[in-house]
Amino acid sequence: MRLLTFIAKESRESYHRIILMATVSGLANGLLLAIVNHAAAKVAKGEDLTQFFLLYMIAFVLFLYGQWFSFAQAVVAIEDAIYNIRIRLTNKIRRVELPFIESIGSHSLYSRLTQNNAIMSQAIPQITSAVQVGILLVFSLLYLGYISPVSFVISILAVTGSIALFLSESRAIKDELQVVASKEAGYFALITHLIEGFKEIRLSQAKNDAILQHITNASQDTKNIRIEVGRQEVKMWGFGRIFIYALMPVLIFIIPSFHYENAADIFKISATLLFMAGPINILVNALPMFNRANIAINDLTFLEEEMDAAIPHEPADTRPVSFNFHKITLEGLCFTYPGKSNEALFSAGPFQETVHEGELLFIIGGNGSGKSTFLKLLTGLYYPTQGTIQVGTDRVDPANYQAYRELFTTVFTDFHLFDKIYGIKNLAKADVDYWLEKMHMQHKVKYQDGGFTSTSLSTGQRKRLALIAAILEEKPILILDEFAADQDPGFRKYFYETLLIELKTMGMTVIAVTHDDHYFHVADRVLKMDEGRMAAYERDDAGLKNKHEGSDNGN
Ligand SMILES: Nc1ncnc2c1ncn2[C@@H]1O[C@H](COP(=O)(O)OP(=O)(O)OP(=O)(O)O)[C@@H](O)[C@H]1O
Repeated sequence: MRLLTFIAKESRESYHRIILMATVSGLANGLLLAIVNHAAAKVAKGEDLTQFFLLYMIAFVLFLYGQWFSFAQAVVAIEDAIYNIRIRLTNKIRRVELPFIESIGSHSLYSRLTQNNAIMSQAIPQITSAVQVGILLVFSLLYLGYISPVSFVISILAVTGSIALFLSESRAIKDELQVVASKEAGYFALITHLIEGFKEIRLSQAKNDAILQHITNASQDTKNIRIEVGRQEVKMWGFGRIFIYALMPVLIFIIPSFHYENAADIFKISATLLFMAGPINILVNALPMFNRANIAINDLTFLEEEMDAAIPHEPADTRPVSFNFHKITLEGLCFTYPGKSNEALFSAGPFQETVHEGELLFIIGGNGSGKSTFLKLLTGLYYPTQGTIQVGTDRVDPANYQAYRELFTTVFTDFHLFDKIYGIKNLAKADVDYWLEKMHMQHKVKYQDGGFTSTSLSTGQRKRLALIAAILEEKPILILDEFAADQDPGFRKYFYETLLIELKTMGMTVIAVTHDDHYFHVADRVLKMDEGRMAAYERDDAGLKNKHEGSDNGN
């Protein structure tokens, strides 16, 4: 059973101890049954029952303790397993490469992680009870075998047949449950559209109605499959429940007429069968949860394999892990976005560029020309499909890519403003206050408890805070992707003519994507992207004609 293997693998709790105690409890339960049956027979003969009573009490304590221990420990084991996989996957998410996140989609990743974990948490109590009663049923069957080998054989045949039927039914259900899981992910994506596109939807009744219709259709599909799955589960459930009542007349009315059983044994057999009815109910009720939990585990396992494939396996590096940046050279650097069948969706490069320490570099170009792609390639967020990067004379390769990435701090167009300023040790409040003032944000936001007091701000203001967090990292190279696009004209002028110059004076290298041609004169160099390549750019500000050095790369 996939779920049990999963728990055994993921949890540090002693799996064997849990099984041992569940077995003790099952054994004690079988004993209770035997004691009650035998004591009942003795009562009829008027014999002394003290011994039976003491035995009953011992078996009862063992049964109770075994149940309690195995249940309590199983809960710990399963929660431990869920915790482990959650932490491990979180750890892997932060190590995968950006193209993986871009291709899988953050919504899908989020929904798979949360939904699967939720299913597994819900499944815990039912599955734990089911395993316990499963063991208990095994002992009840063994006891049945002790009373009547014929009844035992017939029961085993019936149980085997039921298991085979269950497995074949559950295979069909499993496929449908997989479809439900992917439909649920689709529903999640649509709800995300509804929430993230709320403004647009609220302003247009037609759009509002259309998206509702789309969600209704998708939900109707899911509902129909769920109903079908439910029907099949009810069938299995019904069969499981009547199984014991179907077996009883066979063992009590039919078999004795062919095979001699004495009256006392028939009484014991019927008592045992009745005793098994409750546990069978618990087991049958838990079966749908087994299927759901197994599917959740399969999906998490698959997700983990996908992540493993997206985590670079870096060879051990013997060289120093930090770069001393004075100059970065890109030699024939290329990158291609692969499509679903590995076709090239968009290719950028080859880039033949050099970035010098302390430079203020602007990158310009039309929409979709590849500016952001170039930045991701330059910062090491994408691995080049061809070409090399060198820092000074040190070549960047998979083994020291992370060290290379550490050279950069960024504010991309889709920047994220964290609730705290993470990753900076001993951050001085005075430094944060200095930059809050520089960004004209000192009256709006304070620095407190490792973060800004508010992030509920305008887009332009949030971007200023993101820039403060980036500057405070004190990395040698600052990457800005259309930073000024959301700034008012006054701050925009201040940004280009004062802030950027101050950052440059501090020794920072700044590479900024911009469309603000009014300020191109501020840059030391301007590179122009066109259809994924660096094209020649002629500066005409202040009468300066300067064909940038990237223009000799054959474009
Ligand atoms: N994750 C991706 N997968 C596939 N193609 C992509 C991906 N990201 C970008 N592209 C494609 O790469 C091309 C360049 O995109 P890029 O974002 O680099 O352009 P850009 O110059 O920054 O544009 P803009 O000025 O509009 O921000 C586009 O045609 C785009 O469709």
